Amino acid sequence: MLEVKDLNHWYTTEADALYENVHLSFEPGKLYAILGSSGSGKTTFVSLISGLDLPKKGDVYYDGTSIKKIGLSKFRNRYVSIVFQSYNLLPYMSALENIVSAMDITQSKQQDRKKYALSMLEKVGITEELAKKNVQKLSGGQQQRVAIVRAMCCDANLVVADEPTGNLDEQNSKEIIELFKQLAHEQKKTVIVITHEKEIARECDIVLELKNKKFNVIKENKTYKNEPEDY
Ligand SMILES: Nc1ncnc2c1ncn2[C@@H]1O[C@H](COP(=O)(O)OP(=O)(O)OP(=O)(O)O)[C@@H](O)[C@H]1O
Repeated sequence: MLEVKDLNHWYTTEADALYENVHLSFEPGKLYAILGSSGSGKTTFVSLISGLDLPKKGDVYYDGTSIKKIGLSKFRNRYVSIVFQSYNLLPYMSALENIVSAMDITQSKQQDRKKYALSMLEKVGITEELAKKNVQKLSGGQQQRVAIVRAMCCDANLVVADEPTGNLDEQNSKEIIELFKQLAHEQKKTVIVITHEKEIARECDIVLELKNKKFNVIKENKTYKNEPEDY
């Protein structure tokens, strides 16, 4: 479980704060979407909940312990997988090497890491032949699938994705969001997707809208309290 307590953050002056006294909790097994206008602070929120940056005030807790106490690099390596719009795969490696090296870093408990990675890639339509090619030879949709399989193969329980479908067409976006659902509902991870696409939010269990320095829950239990705005 990930919790944010009394979160306040700004870059230049406190008067320009992006959030004020935010309290939130994110549970395992659920797929969350965070919607918000450009510049509202969505990417900054990703940095704060994944231990890439520290909030000016307040704290982020993982299973009841402050991530400062866990140690930011330990928190990032062991507990978080981040999926970026730009895939963020290591360009000089194959898909398989990208996944296995991430499994090594996170000390995955899988016995045969290579075999497991290949079986997971196969499930998303990436054959062994493709998996062994340099990742830059794969299409955008394939690279994003590799980035998500990397999150699936690592034992990290928290998956944070920043505009993961931003570079993809509609069909690939649909397939990617299905993978996020599997991560949440079958692997019981806590999955948080930052998006400006209402269609993506519609597929998520809980939708938060970042507006006026607060995160408002606009969808819970499959029903919208308020329809999201267009972003
Ligand atoms: N390192 C930084 N130093 C100073 N200001 C920053 C920094 N990073 C972001 N900002 C500012 O903070 C605000 C929030 O930025 P952020 O990238 O979190 O927004 P966002 O909601 O993700 O936007 P978008 O949807 O356009 O990607 C913006 O006004 C941005 O210019």
